[in-house]
Amino acid sequence: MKHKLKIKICGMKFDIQKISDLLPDFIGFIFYPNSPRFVGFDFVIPKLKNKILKTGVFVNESEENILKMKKKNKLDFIQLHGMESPFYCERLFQKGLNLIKVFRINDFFDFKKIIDYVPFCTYFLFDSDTIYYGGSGQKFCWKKLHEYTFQVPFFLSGGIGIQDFDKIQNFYHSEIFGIDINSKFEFFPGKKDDIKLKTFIKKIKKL
Ligand SMILES: O=C(O)c1ccccc1N[C@@H]1O[C@H](COP(=O)(O)O)[C@@H](O)[C@H]1O
Repeated sequence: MKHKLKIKICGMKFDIQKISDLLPDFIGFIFYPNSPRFVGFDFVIPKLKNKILKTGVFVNESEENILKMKKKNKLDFIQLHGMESPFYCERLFQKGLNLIKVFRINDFFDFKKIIDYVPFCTYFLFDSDTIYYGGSGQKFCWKKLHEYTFQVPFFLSGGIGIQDFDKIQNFYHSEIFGIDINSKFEFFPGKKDDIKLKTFIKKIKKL
C-alpha cells in the first residue's frame, strides 16, 4: 500500500454530526430517489468536522440536477453509481467536478471497458454487481481486482463489514485508495452504528 487507507462512510441520513466526529475522510449522501438512504433534493448537509470530504452519490441523474446539488451543498466529489457514459463524465469533468465513477464487478467483468473513463475520474469505486445500483450489502470476489491495471486509485466497496478487517489487511493492490462502507454498519438504512464504525475506523487507520 502506498499510503494509509482512506475511509468513506456512505449513505448517511441521520446523526451526521455525531458520525463526523469519528473523522472519516469522506462522507457520502445518496441523491437517488429509489434508495432507502435518499436524503432528498432539498437536503442541506450540516457543517462537517475538519476536512471531511462531502460526496454526493447519484444514479443516472441529469447533469443539471448534479450541478445544482454540487453548488447547493458544496460537494467535493460526485459519485456516479449508474450507467453514466465516458462522454457524460467528460462533460462533468470539464465543468470542474471531481468524479468517482463506480463499476459493478462480477466474475466476467472486463476492465478494458474502463479505459475511456480514466482521463475524467479522480477515483474509481468497485462495488458488487447485483440487481441494485448500490447499497446491496453484497460482496464480490476481490481477486478479480488483480486484473485492474490502470492508475486511477480506487475505493473498495460492496457489503464490507467489520468482520472483513483481516481480509482487507491481507488484500494488496498498488492502486487501492480507500474502503467504502455503508449498509453493514447500519441499524436501519441511513442510521449508522457509531460504535461499530469507531472500532473499524480505528483498526483501518492503524494499518
Ligand atoms: O446505499 C444505497 O442505497 C445506494 C443506492 C444507490 C446507489 C448507491 C448506493 N450506495 C452505495 O453502494 C455502495 C455499496 O454499499 P454496501 O456496502 O453494499 O451497502 C456504497 O458505495 C454506497 O455508497
